[in-house]
Order: sequence, then C-alpha cells, then structure tokens
Amino acid sequence: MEKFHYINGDWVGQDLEKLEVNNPATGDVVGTVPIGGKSETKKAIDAAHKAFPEWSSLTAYERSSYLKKLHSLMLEHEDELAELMTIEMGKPLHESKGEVAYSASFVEWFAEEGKRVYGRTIPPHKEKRMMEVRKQPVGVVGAITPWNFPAAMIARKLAPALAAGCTFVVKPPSATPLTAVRLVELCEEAGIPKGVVNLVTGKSSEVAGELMSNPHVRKITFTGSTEVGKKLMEQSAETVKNISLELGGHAPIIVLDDADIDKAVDGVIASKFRNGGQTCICGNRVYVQEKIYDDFISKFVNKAKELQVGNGLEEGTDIGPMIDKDGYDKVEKHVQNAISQGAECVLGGEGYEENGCYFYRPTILKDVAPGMLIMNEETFGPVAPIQKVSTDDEAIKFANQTPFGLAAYVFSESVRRGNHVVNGLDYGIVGWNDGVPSAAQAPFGGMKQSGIGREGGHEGIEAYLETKYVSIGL
Ligand SMILES: NC(=O)C1=CN([C@@H]2O[C@H](COP(=O)(O)OP(=O)(O)OC[C@H]3O[C@@H](n4cnc5c(N)ncnc54)[C@H](OP(=O)(O)O)[C@@H]3O)[C@@H](O)[C@H]2O)C=CC1
Ligand SMILES: O=C(O)CCCC(=O)O
Repeated sequence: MEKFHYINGDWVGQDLEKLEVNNPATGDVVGTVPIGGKSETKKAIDAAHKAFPEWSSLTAYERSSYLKKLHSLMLEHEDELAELMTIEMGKPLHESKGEVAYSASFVEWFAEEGKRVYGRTIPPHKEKRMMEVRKQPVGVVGAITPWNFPAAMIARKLAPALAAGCTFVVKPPSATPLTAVRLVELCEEAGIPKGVVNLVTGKSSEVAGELMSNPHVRKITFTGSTEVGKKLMEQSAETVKNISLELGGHAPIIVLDDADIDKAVDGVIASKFRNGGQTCICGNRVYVQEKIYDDFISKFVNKAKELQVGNGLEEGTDIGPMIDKDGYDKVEKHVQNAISQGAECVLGGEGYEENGCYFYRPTILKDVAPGMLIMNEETFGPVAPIQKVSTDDEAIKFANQTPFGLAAYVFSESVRRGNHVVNGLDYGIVGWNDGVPSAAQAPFGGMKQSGIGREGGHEGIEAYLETKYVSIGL
C-alpha cells in the first residue's frame, strides 16, 4: 500500500524516499509513505494559509455539512479503517472498530458544536457605548499525533478545528501513518475544499520544526510524550503560538473497601488492559485498601488470566503486540525493577519475541512500594502494580505523588467517601466506578505535566477560537 502527502488537494511525494510501515504483530511491511521535510511542510502550511479566508467565512452550517458527510463516510468505511488500524498498530480488531466509532463521534459532535460558538454582550459602564465579545477561528492549525490511537487522536483535533473555521496541517506518527492518510482521503471524498486539510509524513524533527517555526501556524495541538511536549512548548515561544498539549499520564486507581469488588475488577481490567495498556489514561498503578486487598487481588487475577495475547486480527485476541522493542523494554524494566525491590508477581511477569515482534503477557504485581519505577514513570504496557493502603487520605496522597495529572479512578459505593477522593485528586479526568470515561462530549485533558488545554466537549472547540473584544461608540 503506497500512500502520499496531501497538499492543497493533491497527492504528492511520489519522488521522495519512502518510510516503511510494519505490522507490529508480524513484522510484515504493510505500506510506505514519503519521508517529507521542511519544504513539503512549508507548502502544506502555505496551502492551509491560502484556504483559510474562504473556509473561515463559510457559515457554521456549511462547515457542519462537510463534517457530517465525513462522519457518514467514516462509519461506512468502519471495517476497512479498523482493519488498517490493527494491521499497522496492533490493537485487537474489536478495539479498532470501537476506535473508528469513537473517532466518528468527535466529527459528529463538533459538526453540531460549531453552531454553538456564541459571543456575548457586556453591559457598558458609559452611555452611548456597546461592548461585545466575538469568537473567531485561531487560523492555521498544526497537529502532531501519536501512534496509540491512530484515528481518534486526529479526529478530535481535526473536527473542532474545521468546525471553528480553522485550516489544518497534520503530521501523523511514523509508526501508524496509514490510518491517518485514509482519514484524509475520506476528507477529500467528503468534498472538503482543497487546502483546508493537509497531511505531511516524515522526519518529526523537520516536519514539526517547520510547523513550530512558521509564523502562519497560529495553533499547535499535540498528543504524545511529556518529553516531546516540553520541547514543543519551548519551541512555540519563538512565535508565541497558541498551544494545546495532551501528554503522558500515570493514572492511579483507588479501590476503597466499600467498593463493589466485582464491578471494581471489571473497571480495572477495562482501564488497565485497553490497547494493551498503551493508553495515556490507562490505570498505571492500583491502590487497594487492606480490608479487601486479598479478595480483590484474587478476583482480579482470575479475570486477567483469561486475557489472550496475540495478533489483533485473530478472533479472541484481547491484547495485541507492543508497538516496538523500546516499548517492550520499558515494560520489562519496570517489572524487573519492582520484583528486584520486593514486589511479588502473581500473574504473567514476562513477554516474548516472535519474528522480531514483541508481546507482553497481562501482568499483576502485588505488594508494590511507592518508590518503585513503575509507580512513578509511565509504563505503557499491560502491567498492573498493586499497593496496599490503609486510609482514604493515604490513598489520595499516593495518587497525587507523581508529576502527572491526566486521569484517575476511584471505586467506591459511598457518595461521601467517593466524593472526598474525587475532590482530593489533582487530575483532569476522574472515573468514579467507571474504567473508561472518555466521550466526545466531555472535556479530555490533564493537569500538571500531563498537559495544557482540553479536547472534546465545548472546551474542545474553544481551543481553536480567539476572543475578540469590541467596544463600539454610538
Ligand atoms: N499521551 C499519549 O497519548 C501518548 C504518550 N506516549 C508516551 O510516550 C512514550 C514514547 O512514545 P513515542 O511514540 O516515542 O511518543 P512521542 O512523543 O515521541 O511521539 C508522538 C508524536 O510526536 C512526534 N515527535 C517525536 N519527536 C518529536 C520532536 N522532537 N518534535 C516534534 N515531534 C516529535 C512523533 O513523530 P514520529 O513518530 O515521526 O517520531 C509522533 O508524531 C510512550 O511509551 C508513552 O509513555 C506516547 C504516545 C501517546
Ligand atoms: O492519548 C491517548 O492515549 C488516547 C486517549 C484515548 C481516549 O481518548 O480515551
């Protein structure tokens, strides 16, 4: 499968050197994309800049109808998009299907939300004066996206940007560019005018370098590691760009002793093992109160041991491959570090290599301590470390111990105790008796070093709007 750049409505880059895309479950080459650099990115930005006046002057209703067409096309192509995603990223096919529907839900939500970009009037402090607040699109948007959600992380940036009247240049990840290109093909099929959506694949230092330094780009939206996010924040200072960052997480899961244990086990499995643990809001560590500690662990192990590891295309697979060897090595390092410092492995604890591809078995560690690597650094793999805690306040203290603040979870049947924990958590998203809180209509994003800004919900379109205050003398 040969795919290309999409710049100003043309598929280009046929003459450039190609990057091979591998299936992480088999090692097979499944496609190629061009290795673009500064000059291709500049052309894409110029096209987006040129398309901006016309696109931004359409009515919200006109932009909405393009997005609705895109939404229908995504659902029409659900099976094909899902298969492509599994082939290049590895997640089980049923999760890929879920991701296509999830991605389409952002397009649908923002097709409607664009119609609700309201300004306001302010009571003046003087006679013969009108004061009003208007909203306008921020301008050309540069989006840099990660491999773990190849479709959703583009859709939840592209849809609000386009709905707000912005034009768009996306740099997808090198590991999973094919799904991104297919989505952009559907944008073309939906009739979105040329120059409004552009895509450049290639060297992140060069493509992102141009996006960050080009003065025509007014907004950068990034999902990925905290390390790269910090670099982008520094680089955005030069041209003072509006920036949204959705960065790493280290989600704590607190299971209080009044929790419904079966419900908690299901919630922890859903949170922890979705996408093989390669999700920024996945539970990274579990705190369980002493009274239910042994009972919870035994039920958790019994359920988790049924999870099947393998090729995501095969029926029955629950956990696909790790994205690459670096991802696998990080998981192995965290597990070994915990065991060497006294944690007990009660399930899994190892992975395997097959044809140069890396798989990790669902793993549960008990009696983990706060100082271990796994309790502090993002693991991004199918490992659940469990620490025993006594009081609710002790659980809150440990939950807040890292510099991350994206998602956290609490399982409790008590309104008073659950609410106390929710209030104490320094996190942008909290699932209370809910292991999968994400939804297009809700704000998604983190506090502390997990990022800046929110995607989804009304906040998700605000991120692509400027506020203009107008004072009118009458
Ligand atoms: N918040 C989240 O959802 C995610 C968190 N992570 C965390 O990050 C770890 C590493 O994953 P990784 O894929 O390397 O994440 P990165 O942050 O490196 O990659 C995310 C995106 O940023 C691009 N990128 C990489 N380096 C730069 C740079 N210097 N300047 C601008 N853009 C850059 C990548 O491009 P390219 O692919 O071409 O290098 C990709 O498009 C994971 O193990 C996980 O802990 C990872 C992915 C998502
Ligand atoms: O950044 C991620 O890891 C993707 C988040 C998936 C979700 O929206 O739940």
